[in-house]
Amino acid sequence: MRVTNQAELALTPTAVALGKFDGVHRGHQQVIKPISSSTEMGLNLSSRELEQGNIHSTVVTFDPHPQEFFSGKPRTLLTPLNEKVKQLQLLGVEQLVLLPFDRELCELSPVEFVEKILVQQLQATQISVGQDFRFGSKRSGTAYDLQIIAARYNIPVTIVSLEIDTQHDSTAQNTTPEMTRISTSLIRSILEEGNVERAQQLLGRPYTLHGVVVKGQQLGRTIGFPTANLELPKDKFLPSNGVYAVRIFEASGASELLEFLALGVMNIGNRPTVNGENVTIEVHLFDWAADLYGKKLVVELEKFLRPETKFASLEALKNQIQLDCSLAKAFFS
Ligand SMILES: Cc1cc2nc3c(=O)[nH]c(=O)nc-3n(C[C@H](O)[C@H](O)[C@H](O)COP(=O)(O)O)c2cc1C
Ligand SMILES: Nc1ncnc2c1ncn2[C@@H]1O[C@H](COP(=O)(O)OP(=O)(O)O)[C@@H](O)[C@H]1O
Repeated sequence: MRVTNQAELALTPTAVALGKFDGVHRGHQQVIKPISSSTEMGLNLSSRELEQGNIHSTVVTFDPHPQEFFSGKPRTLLTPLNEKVKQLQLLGVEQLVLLPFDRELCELSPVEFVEKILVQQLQATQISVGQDFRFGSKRSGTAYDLQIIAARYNIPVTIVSLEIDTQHDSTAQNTTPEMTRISTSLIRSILEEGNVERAQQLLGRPYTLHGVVVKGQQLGRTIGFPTANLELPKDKFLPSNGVYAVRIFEASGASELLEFLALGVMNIGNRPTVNGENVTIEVHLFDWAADLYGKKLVVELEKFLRPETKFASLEALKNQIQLDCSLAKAFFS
């Protein structure tokens, strides 16, 4: 997939899905469908041209995340750039345009944004946004404003209604639309509780960690549980500390095709038992003995097993890890 942070260098004309799309969750997927060349729902007005490759299906997003720009503080993401690119590719998106979110961009009025970015630079022929999309200075433009402004250029705008979390008990007390609407912040708060199963329902796929195996303290092997220590992108959002049942894949070759390696268990945390000082992410693979250093692994989080604990001895930790492995195996079977 083509990725550029210069809208003027994008392949044109384009069919555009606009938004932040952190997580590429089920709601985002609905917004992307109308402009995608590879989905049933993409077969709309411009389907023939999309299929012939005349119009380039393009996701347009902002970098850095607008919240990071305004707060001045680094923000973690459900899908850092490498993961976002992979997910968009799977949805049949041809190019990703990262609009540098700076003073100049955030001061454009809604009309200027449409004229400069969407019409002049991207030559949009079709646009798709979620119902709650806001744009232009001070977020003053709504999805409906976009529809009206774009109509002056004969560009149709699809406004996709918000995807609801049907698993959520909407009859429960204190339920607000914010709690039932699938959103990045809802998924973040669910992952903070370790509820990876519910996060999976909202994402439409398991929550994953993509990292490279680096050296640890080489203690794992001495207790019979070698663990591959993962180095993740600095801006990756981590779920609750604790132990998870996981599926491990290797991303290999230039195309980073995923090859299943093993089931296993993962710990995220400070390792209080060995007085660890920083958070590490460690995976123990079942029925695996080969070296993994330097490999790119993709870990799918399937079930939260327990919080991380400080044990009185390495022996006690070892017994608990044995139990974790049995629980994970029972879960997978
Ligand atoms: C399934 C699993 C569960 C773990 N649970 C804990 C825990 O509850 N408390 C803790 O201090 N460390 C826990 N650890 C981390 C171990 O302390 C760590 O794997 C060990 O110190 C080896 O580290 P090394 O790979 O850097 O050599 C766990 C590791 C695994 C694989
Ligand atoms: N079943 C396994 N699960 C995880 N890593 C394994 C396994 N078998 C062998 N290894 C290798 O052993 C290394 C982990 O051993 P460990 O003693 O925990 O060292 P480190 O502290 O460097 O992670 C992994 O990075 C990997 O190369």
